[in-house]
Amino acid sequence: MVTTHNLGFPRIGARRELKFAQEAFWKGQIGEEELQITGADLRRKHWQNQRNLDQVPVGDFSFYDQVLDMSVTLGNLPERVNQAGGSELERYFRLARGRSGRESSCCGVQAGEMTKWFDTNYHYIVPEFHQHTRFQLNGDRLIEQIIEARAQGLSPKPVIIGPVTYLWLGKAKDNSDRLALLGALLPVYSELLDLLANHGIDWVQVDEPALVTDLDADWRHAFNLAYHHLKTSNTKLLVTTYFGELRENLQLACELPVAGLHLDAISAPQEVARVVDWLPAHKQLSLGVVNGRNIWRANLETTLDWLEPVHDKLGGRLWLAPSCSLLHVPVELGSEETLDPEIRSWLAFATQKLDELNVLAAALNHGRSSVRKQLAESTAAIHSRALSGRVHHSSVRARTGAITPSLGKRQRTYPERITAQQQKLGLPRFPTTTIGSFPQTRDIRQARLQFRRGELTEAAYIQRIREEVSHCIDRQEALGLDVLVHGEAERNDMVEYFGEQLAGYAFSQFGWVQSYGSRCVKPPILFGDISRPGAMTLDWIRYAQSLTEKPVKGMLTGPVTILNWSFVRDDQPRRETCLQLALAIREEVLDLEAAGAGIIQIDEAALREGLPLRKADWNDYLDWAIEAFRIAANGVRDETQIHTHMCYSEFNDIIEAIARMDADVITIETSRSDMELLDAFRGFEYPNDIGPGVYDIHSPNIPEKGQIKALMAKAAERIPSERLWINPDCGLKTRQWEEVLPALENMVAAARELREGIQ
Ligand SMILES: CN1c2c(nc(N)[nH]c2=O)NC[C@@H]1CNc1ccc(C(=O)N[C@@H](CCC(=O)N[C@@H](CCC(=O)N[C@@H](CCC(=O)O)C(=O)O)C(=O)O)C(=O)O)cc1
Ligand SMILES: N[C@@H](CCS)C(=O)O
Ligand SMILES: [Zn+2]
Repeated sequence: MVTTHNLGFPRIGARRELKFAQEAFWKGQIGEEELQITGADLRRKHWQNQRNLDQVPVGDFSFYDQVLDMSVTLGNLPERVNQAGGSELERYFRLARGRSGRESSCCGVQAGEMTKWFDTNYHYIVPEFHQHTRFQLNGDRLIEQIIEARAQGLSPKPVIIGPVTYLWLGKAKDNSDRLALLGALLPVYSELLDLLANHGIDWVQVDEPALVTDLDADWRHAFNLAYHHLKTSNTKLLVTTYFGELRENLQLACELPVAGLHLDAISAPQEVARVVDWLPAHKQLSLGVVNGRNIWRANLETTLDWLEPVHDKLGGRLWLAPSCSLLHVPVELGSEETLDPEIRSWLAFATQKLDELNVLAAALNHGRSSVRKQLAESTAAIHSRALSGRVHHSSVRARTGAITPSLGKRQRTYPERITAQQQKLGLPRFPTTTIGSFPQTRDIRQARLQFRRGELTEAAYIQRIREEVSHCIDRQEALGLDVLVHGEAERNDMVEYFGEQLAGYAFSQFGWVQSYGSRCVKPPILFGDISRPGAMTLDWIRYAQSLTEKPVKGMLTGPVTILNWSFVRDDQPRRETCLQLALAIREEVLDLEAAGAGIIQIDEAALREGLPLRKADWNDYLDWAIEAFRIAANGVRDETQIHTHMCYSEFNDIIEAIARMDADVITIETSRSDMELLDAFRGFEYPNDIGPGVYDIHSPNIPEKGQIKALMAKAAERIPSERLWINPDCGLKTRQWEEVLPALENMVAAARELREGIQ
């Protein structure tokens, strides 16, 4: 009999119950006890969704982030947080979110750095290390949840992040070698495994996704050291890898002295046969056979075609699971009421993916005939999608087929263009601007909700948003910013908004996915060929520009970011889909230009995120991603200034590729890393204008004028000052007006003093 299990379930809740409880707790509206009750309630519901599996994950639930939870389990919280006092939960949130000096009688606490979880749109809190970091076990959370799961009649399989990946994910703040901490870390992992064994745990899932990345000899050796150390434990270890191929780490992974290995058979189908051959006969092989990263129904018959021979070979050694944790997909398709029924029939969210897993297991255990109806439904859905007239449009194909290199080229080079742009725009040195969004207040969201529910007419909604745009322009004029934005009040999200207006997209009502902490996104579903039925942003930008003499930036999301933050069709190469998006955005760019926009910003916040995990695959991706951006952006006249923006990632290693985008100005996140990005400019001169972020918008702390000037002085060491812009790291939608106004006031004052040469 094959064993079924799951690597992790989405924790935010089908109706974002966790988000609302977290935010209520942070506002002091509920206490710790109530938050804990919501947590337990969600765990219970989610385990019930998984009750047909042989083993359910425990420890995948988190009040903020699973990596931060592991830091707590290992007693690795930075000193600044330990000293801050408060309950364990308060300290936990303090590291996750920071605390401004204003909130407390004492000094602020700097939040932990947040970064991308591999190539996903989930963000984790980076573990902090230094040379003398010591670890201490705190296993309470896991033990309590094991007891909870057992009380519900389930067989718990604790999930932890493995020791090597834990170190790999972190950062040594003193630049010491974090791998040198392995010796100090392993005894605590042993202690944890012993504790779990004492609580009767049979299997532990040990996540080691670092195995799908490029590892040097030291990191590879660390895997051997670690698992030889841990092999004496009385629990069986299932080492899980996901998000990619093992490649040169395949033999290493197969030979680790553990009881089982999980391979992501969706992203590494060609490695299944090799792993089946390599894996020693006493080990279990878990195969991730249902895609945990997208929302398409699996083709169960074709999956069985390759899985049955594997099952014939492995018999009871075969386990089945989704490819990775289901954290990256929404909870439940059943509550969707407005999706077109045909499109809905093509989809599977987390709960449906587990159903698919159970069908596959039943087919292996009892033959396909035992699940004939379910297999037929799956096949019918696959055929319906493949043949649907909604998916394929020859006119769109003809347009991408006609793309020539000239489409992505500006007429003249940047030095020539910038002169024309400066003449037209007449901006001062160190021009100040923001990234696009201003606070998305509860009031704005409520208005949108009322509009969606039909409680507010379209005209009243537009009027309400216009008032917000007008308020935003007034505030920016009063602050003295040089290049204004309309504030993006009309957008639910920078990707979903565009998806809603492009043909080829569908939307869910409740398809929320956690992005970080309590923040969620609802990725639109890109199911078919993409075209733009009409202008998407024009009226808002026109209106904003009508209110001011200062330039207002046209504000768009770029094709690569739209692609990376959507659930994307899997029936054609991503490049093809991205080019379709690029042509649609290009039309909008040209409409904005024709309407008089002198500056157009095209955000590519997710360009870095889409980068393959293996360096060998980078060039291929970067070639088509940059081609798509250039097609979207570069149809404009020389005097029209193109901006782009990037955030949430480290860009040093792709800065030359970014330069190839040939945007006139790039605004880029740098303040949280103290301008580390600028190290990239040591051997490489970024050729165009650049606005390195000087205001960390993720923190409630308000940057001081002096801090901003110091960051700009650092930037000026690497970039000629005539090419520098002054701006925050990212959009301001998550902040409050009370925070934004003084911060921008300081930013504008810093710019003035820099212009006047005041040190
Ligand atoms: C820049 N970032 C983005 C990423 N991915 C995206 N797709 N979009 C991004 O902007 N990835 C990297 C980063 C991640 N950062 C963030 C930052 C902020 C959020 C965020 O604020 N998310 C919101 C949801 C946004 C949204 O879709 N809003 C809708 C619905 C709002 C809503 O919840 N309405 C309530 C009623 C209103 C109320 O009472 O407040 C309801 O429907 O019940 C809208 O504005 O209409 C969040 O709330 O988490 C995400 C990623
Ligand atoms: N224009 C967007 C970019 C976020 S990455 C914003 O300002 O929110
Ligand atoms: Zn950003």
